[in-house]
Amino acid sequence: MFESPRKSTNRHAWSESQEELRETQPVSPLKTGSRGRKKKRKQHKQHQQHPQRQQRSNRSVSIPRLRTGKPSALTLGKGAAFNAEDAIVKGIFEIEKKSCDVVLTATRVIWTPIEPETPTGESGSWRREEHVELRNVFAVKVKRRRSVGQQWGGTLLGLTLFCCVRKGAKLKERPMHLNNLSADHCEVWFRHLKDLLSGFQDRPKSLMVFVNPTSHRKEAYQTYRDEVAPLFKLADIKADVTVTKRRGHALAILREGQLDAYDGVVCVGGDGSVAEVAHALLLRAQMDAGRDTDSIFTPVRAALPLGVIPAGSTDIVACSVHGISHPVTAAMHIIMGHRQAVDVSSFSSQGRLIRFGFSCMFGFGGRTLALAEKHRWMPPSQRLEFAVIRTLANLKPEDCELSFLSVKQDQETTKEPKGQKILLSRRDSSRNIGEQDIEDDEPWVTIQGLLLNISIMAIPCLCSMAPRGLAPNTRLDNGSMSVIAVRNASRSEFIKHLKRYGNLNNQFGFPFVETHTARAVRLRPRSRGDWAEDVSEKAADFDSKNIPIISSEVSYPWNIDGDLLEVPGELLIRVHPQLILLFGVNTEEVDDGPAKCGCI
Ligand SMILES: Nc1ncnc2c1ncn2[C@@H]1O[C@H](COP(=O)(O)OP(=O)(O)OP(=O)(O)O)[C@@H](O)[C@H]1O
Repeated sequence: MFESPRKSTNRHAWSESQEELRETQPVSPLKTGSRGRKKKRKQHKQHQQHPQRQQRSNRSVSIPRLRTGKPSALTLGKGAAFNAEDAIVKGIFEIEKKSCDVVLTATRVIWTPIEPETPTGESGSWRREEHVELRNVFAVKVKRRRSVGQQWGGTLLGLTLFCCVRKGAKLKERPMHLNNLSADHCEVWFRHLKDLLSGFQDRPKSLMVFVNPTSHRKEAYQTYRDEVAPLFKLADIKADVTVTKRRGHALAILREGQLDAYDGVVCVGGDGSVAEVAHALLLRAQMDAGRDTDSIFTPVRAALPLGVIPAGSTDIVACSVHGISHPVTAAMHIIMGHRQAVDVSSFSSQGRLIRFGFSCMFGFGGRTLALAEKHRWMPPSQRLEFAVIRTLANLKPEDCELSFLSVKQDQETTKEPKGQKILLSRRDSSRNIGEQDIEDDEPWVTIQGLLLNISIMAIPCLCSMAPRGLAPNTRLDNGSMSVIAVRNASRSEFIKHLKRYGNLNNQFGFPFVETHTARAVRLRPRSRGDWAEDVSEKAADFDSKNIPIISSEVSYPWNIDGDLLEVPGELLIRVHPQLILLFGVNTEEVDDGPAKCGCI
């Protein structure tokens, strides 16, 4: 474990941060033309010596008229009329090589370039006002010029604000320099800015970070160190980092550890790591709330929000809450404190909770993962491809019974395809589905027969292979799961269906594919469970990942959030609306059109 520097008080922050941001290239402060230089220098000096006088006189200055024009590179907003009474502090800074009148209000930094007087004496009547919203600013630092190798001191150049800007689906950090050579002036501004920024209560100050060094290309630690840690440090976020040593390491820490000191947990890795951390957070919440997980219980929400820094191969959860697999975007969502409530499923077998998660697959999806896991020695991209091809070559339907509680029963249409029985059945009271919100007399829809694949997903599951999502019919927080059942079909028809995930055609537009919206699902395999013979040349080759979670003579491979779990008999899957908060947004509400995954 290592720690980033502790968050300092504003007084300390002033002196400490002077050391943090430095510029080794000489920058000429407050450049002026030869004529106006003396006058401006005098004004500047007066301002440094009598800031109050300057403020008083500024109070009577009328708000400059707005002028439209091309915004400068730094402009995050323009035309921000403000009430002079709102000004917390006023001053002069050089911004983008122009001397500007700058005003700080409770919500904005507003600046107006100081224009030279015209021969007719009209000055500034058309000056363009620009602003940055403080809700888009995540850090303020003191800027100094230091020579190469100089560790301390240096010439004060001014302040730098770090803004979060959006470019398409990506969030990025952009610095905005406010140059002024006066230490007193900068300190006053620095303190006010710090105070205002510390008022954003949703922004985390302290995070517990788990990095899975084995994820995908084994680049998770490097991604965290190079792309994320510098941003957390800039935002004064204290990060306790654990590089996981084995599967279940994060779970053990989250189950036992002290969480009170943290504002969130961050996972750097692929979907398997995210699922482990999400499960651990939820399990911990149930333990703290005294829930009996060996029963069908109503779960409580996770105490801490979860941030996901994508470093896996598919990054379904990251893509679903950020619209893109991009570590810096993920870090910016965490820093800015964007939170999105997300539905979670619980997976129970024989009345006991196996785990919490976001999605699962049975049949083709489970068998493919089992085969891929067996060939972990292969490079990740080849491994998945190999497993898909081999499983397709050996395509087998599962004989099973799928039952679900529909969300909108009156609107649900159930087709009765050839060779399959679709029943509307009353709940069997012998089954232990005892959560309060599953009413006794609700009809479960039951599908019996041969199914090639069943996907049950609580979130849309965006990824590079399915830019619209593996389950585009569900939402992050709508309290339902998408059930996609693919009945027995020829290999070529099934391949056509799979290919459509990657293009704009409707992947569900086949007579052998049906989709439902459910809040509880039961799946009971009825075949012999001979999958292990299919995927292994030698059963002894299986690594520890394939040790059954619940030992049983006949168990079946489930792909739960990209993790292979072997489950004996029936699995009960229930959705729990908005059970966890993830750092991110509802990508459907982001106005740049449908979310796209950057890894495509
Ligand atoms: N040090 C470690 N050694 C081995 N396994 C680990 C370690 N740390 C975590 N794990 C486990 O590795 C599993 C896979 O992790 P993860 O999903 O991040 O990688 P991945 O499978 O390569 O990515 P993706 O799922 O996107 O393909 C997780 O279930 C996690 O519990």
